Amino acid sequence: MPVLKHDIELPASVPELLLEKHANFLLSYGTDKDEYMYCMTEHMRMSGMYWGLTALDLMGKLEQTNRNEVLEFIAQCQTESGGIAASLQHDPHILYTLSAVQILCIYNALDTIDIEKVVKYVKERQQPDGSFTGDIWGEIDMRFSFCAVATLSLLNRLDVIDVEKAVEFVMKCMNFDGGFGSKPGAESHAGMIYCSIGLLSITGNLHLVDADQLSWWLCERQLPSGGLNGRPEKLPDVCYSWWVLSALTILGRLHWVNKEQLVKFVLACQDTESGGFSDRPGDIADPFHTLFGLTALSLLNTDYPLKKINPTYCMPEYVIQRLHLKPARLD
Ligand SMILES: CN(C(=O)[C@H](Cc1cnc[nH]1)NC(=O)OCc1ccccc1)[C@@H](Cc1ccccc1)C(=O)N[C@@H](Cc1c[nH]c2ccccc12)C(=O)NO
Ligand SMILES: [Zn+2]
Repeated sequence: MPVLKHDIELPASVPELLLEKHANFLLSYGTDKDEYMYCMTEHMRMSGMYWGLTALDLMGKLEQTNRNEVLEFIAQCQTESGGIAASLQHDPHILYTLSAVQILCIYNALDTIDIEKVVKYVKERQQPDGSFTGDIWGEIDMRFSFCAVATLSLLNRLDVIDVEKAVEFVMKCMNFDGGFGSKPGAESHAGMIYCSIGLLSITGNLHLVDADQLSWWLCERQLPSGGLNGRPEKLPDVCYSWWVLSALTILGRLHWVNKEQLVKFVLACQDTESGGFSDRPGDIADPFHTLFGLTALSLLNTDYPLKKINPTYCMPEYVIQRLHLKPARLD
């Protein structure tokens, strides 16, 4: 693929959505325990399972998964502290605690773990300035604020943290371009904008952002190839379709992107051999990019047979409704 300055050329024709191939790609991923990728991704196994299961549910294939095996694994990953680890014998972290709670909500099986101890673990992560650490080692990142608020709201326990201070910290991460970084002063990044807008959506504080300025910055991510990047001067990548489109949907300005061109880019990222989506046409497919390729098509209201995705939680809409959650969005 000829790489133009910061963009790529799309092939003349792109395949339709190869739904069955993507389902088989995900269902067989990680079945071969010795397989290289299975071993190399052990440190984020819980997130990998969340990506695969959410994608399979969007395609209506959740009943083909091994529910009991997954629930047993999650129960074994909860540690003494209440926090949940990415895999057996690993340390707990707020990233994987969120992924585990997301999976349990999809399977409607929250009683698999000790909820009170999860709530205690998340509460302990909050700092006096409102920010959150990812685990006991103390790294602060606004991603962890989103994970904490998303986890507690899924458990209907937002009452245990200082939400006002949490929002205060997020707003300190807002930059002059209207975007958000991982800490005060860090440069704007589409992934961090997703986390900040998601937290403001859950806590009902969307009025604090300049929706037009921020949506303009988000639409600037679209390149001639139709694909979206995460920061200026970066190459397009299908996962940024999710970080950008989910934020634009919450801000009520999804119609500002060129939908046809973006759908073409996303479909071009399918691996017609193995199934699955890669970050760009021609690269290796993985569960992470497969989920975010499918969520983009779901948000863009294509005619493909995919369930609706909730833009705030990155979970199927029917699951958020079953939990009686109503994350805010601007109309
Ligand atoms: C650790 N990760 C990343 O850094 C990816 C790497 C990447 C993929 N394509 C381009 N780069 N980047 C990434 O997720 O950036 C988006 C982002 C960054 C910060 C906060 C939120 C989102 C990926 C895994 C990965 C690594 C390498 C290749 C493919 C996937 C990853 O785990 N991302 C996290 C992003 C994330 C962090 N906190 C979150 C809270 C809610 C939802 C997502 C996240 C995730 O999706 N968790 O469910
Ligand atoms: Zn990516």
